[in-house]
Amino acid sequence: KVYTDLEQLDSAKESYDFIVVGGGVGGSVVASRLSENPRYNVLLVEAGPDNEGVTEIAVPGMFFGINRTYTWGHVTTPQVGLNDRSMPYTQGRVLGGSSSVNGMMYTRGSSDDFDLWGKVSGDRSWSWKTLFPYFLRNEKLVPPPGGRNASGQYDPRYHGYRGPTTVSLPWGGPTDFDLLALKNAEQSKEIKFNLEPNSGKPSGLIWVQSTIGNGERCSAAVGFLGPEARERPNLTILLNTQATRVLPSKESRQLDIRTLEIASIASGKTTTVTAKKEVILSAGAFGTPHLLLNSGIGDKKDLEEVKVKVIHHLPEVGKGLSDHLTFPVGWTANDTIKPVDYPAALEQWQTNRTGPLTEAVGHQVMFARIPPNAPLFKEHRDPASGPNAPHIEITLATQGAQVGAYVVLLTPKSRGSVKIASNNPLDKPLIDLGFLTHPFDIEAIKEGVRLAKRWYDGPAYKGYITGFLGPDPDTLPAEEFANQLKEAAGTFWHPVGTATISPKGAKHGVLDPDLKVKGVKGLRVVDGSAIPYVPTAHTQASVYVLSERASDLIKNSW
Ligand SMILES: Cc1cc2nc3c(=O)[nH]c(=O)nc-3n(C[C@H](O)[C@H](O)[C@H](O)COP(=O)(O)OP(=O)(O)OC[C@H]3O[C@@H](n4cnc5c(N)ncnc54)[C@H](O)[C@@H]3O)c2cc1C
Repeated sequence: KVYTDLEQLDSAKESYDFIVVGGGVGGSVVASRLSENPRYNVLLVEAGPDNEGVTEIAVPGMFFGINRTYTWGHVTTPQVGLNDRSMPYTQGRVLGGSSSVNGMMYTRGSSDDFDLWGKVSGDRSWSWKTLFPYFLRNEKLVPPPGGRNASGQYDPRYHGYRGPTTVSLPWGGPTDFDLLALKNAEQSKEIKFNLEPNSGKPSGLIWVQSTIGNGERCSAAVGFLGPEARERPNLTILLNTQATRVLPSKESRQLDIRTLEIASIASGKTTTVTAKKEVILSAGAFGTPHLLLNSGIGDKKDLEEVKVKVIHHLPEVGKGLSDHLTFPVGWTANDTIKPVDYPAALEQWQTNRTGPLTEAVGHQVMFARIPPNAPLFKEHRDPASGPNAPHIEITLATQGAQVGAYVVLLTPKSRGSVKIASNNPLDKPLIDLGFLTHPFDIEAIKEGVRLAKRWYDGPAYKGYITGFLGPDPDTLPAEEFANQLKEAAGTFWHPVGTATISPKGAKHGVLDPDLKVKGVKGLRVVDGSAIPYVPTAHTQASVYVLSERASDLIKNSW
């Protein structure tokens, strides 16, 4: 059942085995998987409204125009590495969380990224090999919208066909622009065509796979909290309600936390609910540390500064934020492009769920490694998780007379933080991305731009690409390039690492490898915060697979 207001929960007077905070990727998966077992009564608390019936969320091509009522309206702190610029930072505040507002690209990343989870947590049961079956359990690969034959654009052996998350290749293509890229990859020594980016070896030119089914966005809410889950008598979804704090039990000698304080967004009315078994925090990489800090779980000194009563000194809560920085570059091109006729495209989408609005991003992207002889590796240790992990992603997009690319740094060394500004849990968190605070990252972006330049210098683009618009690290003075980078850099919205796993018993980290908050009974974290290093991919697939495995860990422990 779905409650839209706290009053409905109060009158129901039910008791819950598990309370899950946040209905994004982590929370939707966990609440849905746990309530598959009729013996567990599960409550899911989400700050935002329902995703159902919202056209702009369902239509993939409306991704850039989603109404701000469905997001948190975060703005970062002034970024030291970006000439003190503050940036708006989109995060979903609606059922489905950021998967209801994201770009839908489905990329798992490198096998090395997941093996690294095992290394840093001292628990090798986190690895590509153990997680791979969960990717398959989570996914349902379907034909592109309209049924286009996509063979030769992916490898069917690496996909799942019965899971809740629908994945498909683009409706359109290959366009002339796609064909040029494929031809260039045939001739390139550096970036080859890679049939399957989700095999654990993502490098190369790839066809984009997206969490889209039948031409509609498949968010975590669509996949995991659809009509069947909503009808379960043992699952309650409470919307428009913000969790403000977790509270320790007074009776227990060991810190035992199973009570949640929640506030109605509409009325401000607050109440508490207690789980019989566990409270699971899935409020995302900003929301989860925000909630822990407001509850007095974090660095003692930081908490005392904002007059929050410390209940558990856990210094790394909110530290270690890691995200993907993006930098736009451009070329002039000998091309014209017919602009999309939006009213006609919307009518087509409404009629049969086909057409350009079934696509949110381009058809192809590239993942590449910085060459091992690049000068930056003389000064800096390579931060990649292993040989299968690319350092750079380059998007491919034609706007007719111009070709644009976002150069994305997949292996940043810079780290940021999430803090609280006051002891009012309804105040926004202080989000510091720490972008470009490590010198490696500036040099790595330069190498990324050089990779993109070498790509468009390829023989297939002769006569098509007519010039590089820059910013060019090879012609601009170093300081001027750095300045242009600082002015134009943005994010791909992949924050992780703000409550990470570490070995059991370790002094650092926030969670044990089973995702339980260190030193606390009854409290786990299941979302992007737990991931120690940002994977070399768009992050939703990693959060899906973490949450699928977490659901089994939780089920098996009760
Ligand atoms: C604009 C954008 C584009 C993106 N594009 C892509 C892409 O193309 N491909 C890809 O793989 N990934 C993409 N991502 C990233 C991907 O969506 C995230 O990695 C993923 O959603 C993270 O899952 P999560 O469970 O950690 O957090 P979220 O999905 O953000 O869920 C957190 C949920 O918790 C709720 N919440 C927070 N605080 C509270 C509270 N105190 N009380 C109650 N509820 C609370 C939020 O409202 C939200 O619903 C994008 C993200 C954004 C924002």
